[in-house]
Amino acid sequence: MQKGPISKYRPAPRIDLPDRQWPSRIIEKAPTWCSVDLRDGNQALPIPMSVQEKLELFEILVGIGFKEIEVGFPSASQIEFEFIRRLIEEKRIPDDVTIQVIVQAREELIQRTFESIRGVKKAIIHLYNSTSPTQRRVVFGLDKADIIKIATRSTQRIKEMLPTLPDSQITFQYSPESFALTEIDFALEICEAVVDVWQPTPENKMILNLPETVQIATPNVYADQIEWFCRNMRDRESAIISVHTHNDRGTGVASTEMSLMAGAERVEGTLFGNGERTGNVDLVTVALNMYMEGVDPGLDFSNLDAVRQVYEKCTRMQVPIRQPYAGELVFTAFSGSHQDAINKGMAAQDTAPGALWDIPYLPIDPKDIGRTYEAIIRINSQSGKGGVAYVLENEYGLQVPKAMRIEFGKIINDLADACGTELPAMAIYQAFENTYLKSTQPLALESFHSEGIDGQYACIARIEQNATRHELLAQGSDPVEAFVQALNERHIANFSVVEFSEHELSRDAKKAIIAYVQLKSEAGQTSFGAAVAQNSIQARVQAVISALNRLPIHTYAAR
Ligand SMILES: CC(=O)SCCNC(=O)CCNC(=O)[C@H](O)C(C)(C)COP(=O)(O)OP(=O)(O)OC[C@H]1O[C@@H](n2cnc3c(N)ncnc32)[C@H](O)[C@@H]1OP(=O)(O)O
Ligand SMILES: CC(C)C(=O)C(=O)O
Repeated sequence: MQKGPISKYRPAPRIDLPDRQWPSRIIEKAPTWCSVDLRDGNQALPIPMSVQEKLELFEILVGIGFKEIEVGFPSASQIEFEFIRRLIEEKRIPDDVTIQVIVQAREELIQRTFESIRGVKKAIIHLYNSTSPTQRRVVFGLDKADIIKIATRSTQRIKEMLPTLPDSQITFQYSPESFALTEIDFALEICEAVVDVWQPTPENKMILNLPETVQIATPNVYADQIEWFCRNMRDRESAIISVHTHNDRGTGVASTEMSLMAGAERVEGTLFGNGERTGNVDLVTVALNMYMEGVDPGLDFSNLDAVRQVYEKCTRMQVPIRQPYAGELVFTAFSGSHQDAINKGMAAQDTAPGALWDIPYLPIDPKDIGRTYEAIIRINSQSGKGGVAYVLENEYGLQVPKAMRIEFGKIINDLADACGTELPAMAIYQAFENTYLKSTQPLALESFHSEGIDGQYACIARIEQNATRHELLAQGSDPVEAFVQALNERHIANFSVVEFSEHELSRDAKKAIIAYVQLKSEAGQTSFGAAVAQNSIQARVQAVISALNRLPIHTYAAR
């Protein structure tokens, strides 16, 4: 790279628009969407799609709700041509969907394009030629007037050929390719020249598609270009202003959104941003960004994973794991403070119909796009107690008490550090089981019985301590209290109960109780235990044993 001063590059020219309006506008309604997956997306693939793959992706696009779909470049290859013929001949195009076909401003290609759409009900014929100074000089070697002639001559030719499609409703679209790199007054001049030939009306509009073919400036510059164009164009009411952005600077979505604020009415792009180089604009992101702000995008992504699967299969591309909305990790938190906030947010979320979604770190409800909650919180060494508690509750139904989460969170943190990897939910549950539920050393409960008369309970318990058996008898105002009393009276352990809690667990259609206990030893140490049993008394008694086993051995001594 050059070191400053940089002489190899320069800033893109700005538009003189001091009274620009777009920065204070908001997007209040969805544009007309046009998917160019089957054309711009396809032309950028190392292995372009087969007819079968294009058919499959077309079905998905229709299912999402696209009403305009650019289906290909029919004069480019036999596959493209055949695919379009199959769509038409096999009547696969729903009545409310218009297909679009693209063509260069060349006579023989226009002929072939017309052949490809014979018999179609509705189609958009999309003519383009490049207009930027560099392309005029390098590719065409022509001056402005001749570049205008390329566009107007082909527009005229298409107009003349319309009667060869008597039963088809044809809309005409013109793109000054590389619009964003073209002098704005020349872009307007060429578009108006095309409009003059086509002669659209407010009732029978044509589409002017103003592409950001390659990004060379911040997205506000493109928005200025679109606003300037809309404000200065003759017969504005006779044209639909369409945008088509790429992503060279990573701002395809921003360019599209700002251009909508600047007056664009139609958006071309692809699913997940497939397309030339860094891709076209990702329509999933633009649409769901609108949804997040309360605007119905008119596209249905309620099963985004299914869309992604078909897309990946047909294009052989992969959706990156951080891709907005669709990426595997975009609704996942590993870090402790995020997990804690999500966990609390979930608990506080108002679930009444129509309630506003308001959860930290989750800008939309993953369920709206078919994502499940299970994967939201995943555990590694960056995670905290809140996340561990969330996994135990969501995956295994355990409502670990707040005080106990600190201890168990630390156990999991040490385990994750030692493993150096992510811990699956199963590993977290196993650690919980081994730490609390399966604890039988040094104390193990062999049996426990209790009987009550007039609010007083007597209990008989048999416990084993380091191969020595004890039979304990005691009384109390409830069976568990009697058991605690017995352990203290025999000095098997000297402790008091700080807190019990319990809840039901349903596993394999069987009901059980899990009890959690916090104890305090005579020496002042705190310990937690948990146990699962058929009833509350058994679960609590067993939980006491589990907690005692977590106290260092010297804090109690049997007599
Ligand atoms: C920004 C975009 O995405 S635009 C869409 C681009 N998509 C594609 O190119 C995919 C499909 N393309 C193809 O299959 C082929 O390029 C075809 C069939 C269109 C044309 O094939 P060929 O004529 O064999 O080759 P090629 O594309 O190299 O032709 C370049 C010629 O077309 C001219 N040309 C390029 N674009 C246009 C245009 N929009 N209008 C008129 N002429 C054009 C060039 O000036 C060049 O002319 P020259 O031969 O006099 O130098
Ligand atoms: C033909 C045009 C619309 C295009 O694909 C582009 O500019 O990227």
